Amino acid sequence: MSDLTFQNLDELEPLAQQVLPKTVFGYYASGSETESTLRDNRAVFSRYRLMPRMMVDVSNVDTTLTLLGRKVAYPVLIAPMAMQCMAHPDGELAVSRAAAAEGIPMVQSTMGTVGLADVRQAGVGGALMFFQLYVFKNRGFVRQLVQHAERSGYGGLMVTVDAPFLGKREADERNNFKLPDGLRLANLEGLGANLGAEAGANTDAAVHDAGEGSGVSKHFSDNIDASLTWSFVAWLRSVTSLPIFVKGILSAHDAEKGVDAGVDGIVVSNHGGRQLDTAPASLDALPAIAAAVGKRVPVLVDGGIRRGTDIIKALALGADAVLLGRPVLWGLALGGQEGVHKVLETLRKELRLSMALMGCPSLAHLNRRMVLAPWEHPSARL
Ligand SMILES: Cc1cc2nc3c(=O)[nH]c(=O)nc-3n(C[C@H](O)[C@H](O)[C@H](O)COP(=O)(O)O)c2cc1C
Ligand SMILES: CCCCC(=O)C(=O)O
Repeated sequence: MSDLTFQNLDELEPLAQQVLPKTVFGYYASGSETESTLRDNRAVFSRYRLMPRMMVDVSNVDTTLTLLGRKVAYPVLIAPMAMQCMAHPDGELAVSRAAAAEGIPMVQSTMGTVGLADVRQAGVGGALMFFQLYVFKNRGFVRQLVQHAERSGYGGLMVTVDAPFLGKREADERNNFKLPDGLRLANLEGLGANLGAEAGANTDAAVHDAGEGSGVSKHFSDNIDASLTWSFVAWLRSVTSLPIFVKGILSAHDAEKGVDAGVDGIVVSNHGGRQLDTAPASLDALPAIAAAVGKRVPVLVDGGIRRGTDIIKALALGADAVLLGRPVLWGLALGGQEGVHKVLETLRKELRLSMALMGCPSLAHLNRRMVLAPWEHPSARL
């Protein structure tokens, strides 16, 4: 690990590719179908430009924010990502510890390879943590899972709404991707038991034994409830007192529906380009959603965040914070907890420096006039 040297997050993917098995790298890195959305998530950031302000006292830069009443060190959360023990034996525990050390929230996936209570325990003393919820057909199991997360000390739920089925990930189909032997989806162990003899409900068989094609895709379609609608939010409220965010919103229409349904936060996301291919880049979808939400609830965004300036653009366009995905897995693969820490530290330092160069001593100084959309010319009076 001590020899892990990199200057920026874009350098990490090829380094991680050298140390990860081909099937695992393929699952982590890939998007769906033509990967057009995956590429656009990244490309969009160079289409927007930043307009700095001069002669502002930036001798002290404050990157902190308050989310759900809790202090967060800088406006980054770790995105929920499944099966982190494939990257490193410490998996989710290492990520939780690194996030806690940095004072930022981790969002733990339902599909973790370490139990949610242990991941929470590893993050005690750090920022609030979220539990990402995939909604299973078996509602009794969902209730148990949510209540287990609440009892374990998670401070919020993030319900993923863009995945009634998994997107068509051709790398996983080609590689016959499955969960490697010796690893388990630790939060789902009660699921098989709960489902008893129901047809097609044997979770472990599907996820470990791909047969033809992708094992995770089959596991998903066997178990996930594709009939979900907005009335689910009221049901979830009836079984938990945790704040409820929805993750995977791309239209102002859906953001309105979510706020009307009573959600406590919106996550603008296309799932890292892994679900509907050719869906818009998250950053392009953000401004209309932020306008529709109008500060009624926090708006987060993810997809392609790799630089401090990316965070600034997202916040200037109306986000309260961003989620960071794949670079965390690359740091984990290359150096465990220390590797993840180095990824976060690199991003934090870039953010602080770019805020100073923008003339923004705090996040509250960022506003829409500090970013130029592709159709806006720098000579426009801003
Ligand atoms: C390997 C991998 C696994 C993921 N697993 C989940 C998951 O379990 N639940 C979820 O809501 N999103 C999941 N996502 C989507 C991320 O939370 C996030 O939306 C996306 O990765 C952000 O884009 P970025 O990787 O470009 O930063 C996953 C993404 C990746 C790359
Ligand atoms: C069966 C795990 C699915 C996790 C996920 O959301 C993703 O791979 O994008």
